[in-house]
Amino acid sequence: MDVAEETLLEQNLFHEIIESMVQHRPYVCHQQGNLPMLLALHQEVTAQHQGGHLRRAGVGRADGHHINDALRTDLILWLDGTTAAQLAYMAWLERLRLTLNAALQLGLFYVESQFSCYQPGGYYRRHKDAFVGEENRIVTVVTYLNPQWQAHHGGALLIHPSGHGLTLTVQPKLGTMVCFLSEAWPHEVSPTQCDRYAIASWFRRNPGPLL
Ligand SMILES: O=C(O)CCC(=O)C(=O)O
Ligand SMILES: [Fe+2]
Repeated sequence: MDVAEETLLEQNLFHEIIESMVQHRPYVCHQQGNLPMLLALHQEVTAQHQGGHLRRAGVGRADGHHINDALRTDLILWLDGTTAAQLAYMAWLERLRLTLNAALQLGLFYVESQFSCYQPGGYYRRHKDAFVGEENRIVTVVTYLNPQWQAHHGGALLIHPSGHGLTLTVQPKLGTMVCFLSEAWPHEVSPTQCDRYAIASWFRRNPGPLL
């Protein structure tokens, strides 16, 4: 695929994401384009996991931050942009951020990303990534990094409707990504039977006045 074709595919993807947001739907894509980048990210997170560099994820921020087994049991590692694959992924997120801002005036200011690993038995119970009125996480993007995933491994992402409607089930296969408004969609990771890897990212707004 040449650069022009790649750019066109990316523009189509971003357009579909924007369409979903306008129609108040979570967006699910099964063919996130750049396979070599995703495979490199998969290798990176599995190596970091084997090296013992992932840490239990907490809930809450700053002083309120604590481990909560009843809510989530995943391990995480924040992306720091120190590998070529991370830089490529962060550049993609940055293009998405600028496109969302231009199309929807969301005022997205910042993106934070973490690798996650749910080990066998791992889960994340129903939650929202942001609460209405709190100017924090506005858009959630999750990209899955599991080349051999099968439905019987469990570990599906379930996105629940806030009101009426059907629950959306997403298998965490490599190449699948989801994107949704953080405060609009309660979701959960159902218990997994195999190591389950992903990158979760959140676009944020400026947390407060700079002065
Ligand atoms: O990995 C997933 O499918 C979603 C993870 C999630 O909900 C979160 O980290 O807030
Ligand atoms: Fe979440």
